[in-house]
Amino acid sequence: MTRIVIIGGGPAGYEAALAAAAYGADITVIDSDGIGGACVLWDCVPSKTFIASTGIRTEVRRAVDLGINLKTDDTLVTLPQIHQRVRDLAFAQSADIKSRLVSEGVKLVSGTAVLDETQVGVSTHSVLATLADGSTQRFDGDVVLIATGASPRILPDAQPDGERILTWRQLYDLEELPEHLVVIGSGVTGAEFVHAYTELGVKVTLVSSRDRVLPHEDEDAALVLEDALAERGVELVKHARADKVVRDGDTVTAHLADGSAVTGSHVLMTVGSIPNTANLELERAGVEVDKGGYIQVDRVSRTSVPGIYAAGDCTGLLPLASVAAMQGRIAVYHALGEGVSPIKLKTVASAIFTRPEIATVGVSQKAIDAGEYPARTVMLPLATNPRAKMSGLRRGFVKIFCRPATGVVIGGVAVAPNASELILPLALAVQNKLTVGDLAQTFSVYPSLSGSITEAARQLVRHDDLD
Ligand SMILES: Cc1cc2nc3c(=O)[nH]c(=O)nc-3n(C[C@H](O)[C@H](O)[C@H](O)COP(=O)(O)OP(=O)(O)OC[C@H]3O[C@@H](n4cnc5c(N)ncnc54)[C@H](O)[C@@H]3O)c2cc1C
Ligand SMILES: NC(=O)c1ccc[n+]([C@@H]2O[C@H](COP(=O)([O-])OP(=O)(O)OC[C@H]3O[C@@H](n4cnc5c(N)ncnc54)[C@H](O)[C@@H]3O)[C@@H](O)[C@H]2O)c1
Repeated sequence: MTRIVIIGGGPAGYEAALAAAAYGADITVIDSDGIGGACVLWDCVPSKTFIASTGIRTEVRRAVDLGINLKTDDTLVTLPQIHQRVRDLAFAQSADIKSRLVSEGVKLVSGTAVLDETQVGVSTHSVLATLADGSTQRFDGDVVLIATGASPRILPDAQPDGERILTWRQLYDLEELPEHLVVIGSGVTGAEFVHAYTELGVKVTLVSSRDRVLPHEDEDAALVLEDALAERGVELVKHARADKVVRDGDTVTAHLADGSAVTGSHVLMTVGSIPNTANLELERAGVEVDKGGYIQVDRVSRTSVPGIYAAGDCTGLLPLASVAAMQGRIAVYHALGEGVSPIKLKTVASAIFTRPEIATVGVSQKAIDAGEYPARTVMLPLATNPRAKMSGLRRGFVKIFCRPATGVVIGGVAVAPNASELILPLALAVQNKLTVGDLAQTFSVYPSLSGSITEAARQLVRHDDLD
């Protein structure tokens, strides 16, 4: 029976364990903070739960346009209740995963693990775990999977104090809403929290090191969000890098590289993450990392050491829960000698949970514009969609990208309140190499936002016929 030791119980680790359990492997998962990992306990699940509460206020704010007069100012935000719900849901999700693992026969160990390769080059690998009571326990495995995730990046001169200078993991301890929240970093994490706090009525200033919010995302989509945030009073400070963040009593000031400063009641640092790889004794075991500390893996999750695999955020491939889980499954299938397809990032769908949501799949507009992929493209604003009109939606669009000759769909973007759901038909098309003709001939419900996907596809088909 193959012995698999997994370090880290996030999506990469627990999905790998579940996949391996189906093959009857002997599996041990060692985790320091709780099954479900940072994904379930601190990052993805809590932030999306928090955003679900703020979304209620969004609906209240919009209700007046549809003839229902609810005053946003009258809505009482009970922050402790929202935070308790976030915590309860995260722990419940963690408990669900834990009981599923146990029922599948996976052994769970609560502790902090390091590689403990006593003899480099042999086929058995060793992992040493320090348990909560300080004792240590060694685990030998034919296969080791490192799935230790990542942690918020801390700037040396912006040390979080958990009260006024915060990482996103500390937000749920606040007892009152910030009066004026300054968010440093305009990536996905920053954008989602800027959205959430403005929806709760908080004044927000966003400090972006680039010329816009979401510098790595589809530009048209980012501009729609920027416009929506500006309408809600968000101040965007562009081309600004925070060098230092200083607290003075009840105020906090972010000092920017150009000498200017932004002061608020709280500062939220969303300046990226660093991989949890520094203390794993990787070098001693011969596992290669890049200069950012990310473990180097190939497309089937192998590291530089035979028998040692890595998956998820600690590899820096694409920091998404879905990708982490896929990398983890691929690692164990490969290790167990099963047929496995190498991971393909061109088919990954992801979403940004702002209002409107932004969802993407496949090849990006940027790559097409740069000439990396020949493609025909269409962008269809939702303004003409009947369902959008009925719901009072003013913003949003659907984009489809397809191969010029064959019409095979290679990517797409959806910007809509529920874009995270709307993207699935495009993800299905990209994954299964469907054509715009296939999409165009599919019945969509009338009236529906997904009708814009079939309509956009029809526009590309028409174009196809003219070629
Ligand atoms: C604010 C935020 C929101 C996000 N929202 C989304 C989203 O909506 N959708 C999405 O797809 N992705 C989202 N992500 C990304 C997603 O959370 C990560 O991609 C995912 O957590 C990666 O999973 P993982 O298994 O690699 O690591 P993690 O979830 O970080 O789990 C790793 C686990 O390993 C443990 N560990 C670390 N070192 C050791 C050690 N030495 N010994 C034992 N255990 C150890 C950690 O404590 C942790 O429990 C979000 C990220 C952030 C920051
Ligand atoms: N909904 C989701 O799926 C979701 C949500 C959050 C995060 N994530 C994942 O996590 C990844 C990381 O996202 P992120 O936003 O946490 O990190 P990021 O690294 O993508 O963005 C951080 C931003 O902060 C900026 N920055 C860095 N130092 C700065 C400084 N001193 N002053 C001002 N700005 C500074 C960077 O230029 C960058 O734009 C995403 O790419 C995504 O894969 C996913």
